[in-house]
Amino acid sequence: MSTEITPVIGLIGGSGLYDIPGLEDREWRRVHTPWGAPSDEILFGRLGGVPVRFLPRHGRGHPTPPSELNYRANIDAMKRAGCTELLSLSAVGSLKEHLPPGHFVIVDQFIDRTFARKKSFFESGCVAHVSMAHPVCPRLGDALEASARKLGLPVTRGGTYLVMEGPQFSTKAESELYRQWGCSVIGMTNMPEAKLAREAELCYATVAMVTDFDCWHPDHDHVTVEQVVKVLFSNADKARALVADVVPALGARRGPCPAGCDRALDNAIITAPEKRDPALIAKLDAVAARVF
Ligand SMILES: CSC[C@H]1O[C@H](OP(=O)(O)O)[C@H](O)[C@@H]1O
Ligand SMILES: Nc1ncnc2[nH]cnc12
Repeated sequence: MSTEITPVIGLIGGSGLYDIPGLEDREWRRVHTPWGAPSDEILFGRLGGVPVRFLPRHGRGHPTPPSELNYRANIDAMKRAGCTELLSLSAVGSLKEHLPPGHFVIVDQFIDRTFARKKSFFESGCVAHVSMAHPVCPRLGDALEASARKLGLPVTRGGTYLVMEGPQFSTKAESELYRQWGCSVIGMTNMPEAKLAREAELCYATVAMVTDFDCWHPDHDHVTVEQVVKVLFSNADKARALVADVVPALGARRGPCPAGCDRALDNAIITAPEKRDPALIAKLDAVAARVF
């Protein structure tokens, strides 16, 4: 029996990225989940023949702030829509001088400082502990890096994305603390998204697109939405070019993920079968059907 799959590439578009105009056979479709409503309909289509699903993280027109996003519904809906991999395209502030606005960082680590979000699909009635040691799929990172370099985009491979609760930008003391921690960029959305993608056994990677220097920078003083938006739209054009190149590169039939993202739940569930809540198991039909 072949274990090969045909990849379906999920794109989660952040601030400034609310559509992918070049998609072939495009259709916005509502996807229902047991966790509530995702941020918006999902745009189904193809790029270079490869199936793509696009979700604007904050909804079209950006009505929903980071703390009120239904991250569980978003990830469940993308899995239900057939995604096998997720590329997050996110606006971030820079915490390092050599990562100026306009620069792209293919991050490989996160520090999660969020505190007001549902962070797991697994609750009372079915407890699971997945590994988050390596939250980003290196195969996706390799493909993103190769495409970015081919297109001549200013890119850095590797870096830590500090996820803050928001919606306010950070204080100067916080910004300096995160710099001392060695973080590269700061944003408000990629956690719990990356945790939930791991629980849903989806390969996940982030292109963190720098819009500003956060408030630590001597020339910057404070971040404003006006500054961010100025850079956001040119970043979004570059992100669409990156997507147009990377999706065909990721579209070939493939075997299991070498990093094991698609088997993250093997040995993660600790609740004894007789103690599992059938109602919760039913809700996990998309996310975790493989292991039940
Ligand atoms: C508009 S700046 C702040 C906003 O942008 C980032 O969102 P996303 O990751 O969806 O691009 C950041 O995390 C904040 O939510
Ligand atoms: N400086 C910043 N802090 C948090 N999120 C951001 N998104 C874009 N710039 C940001």
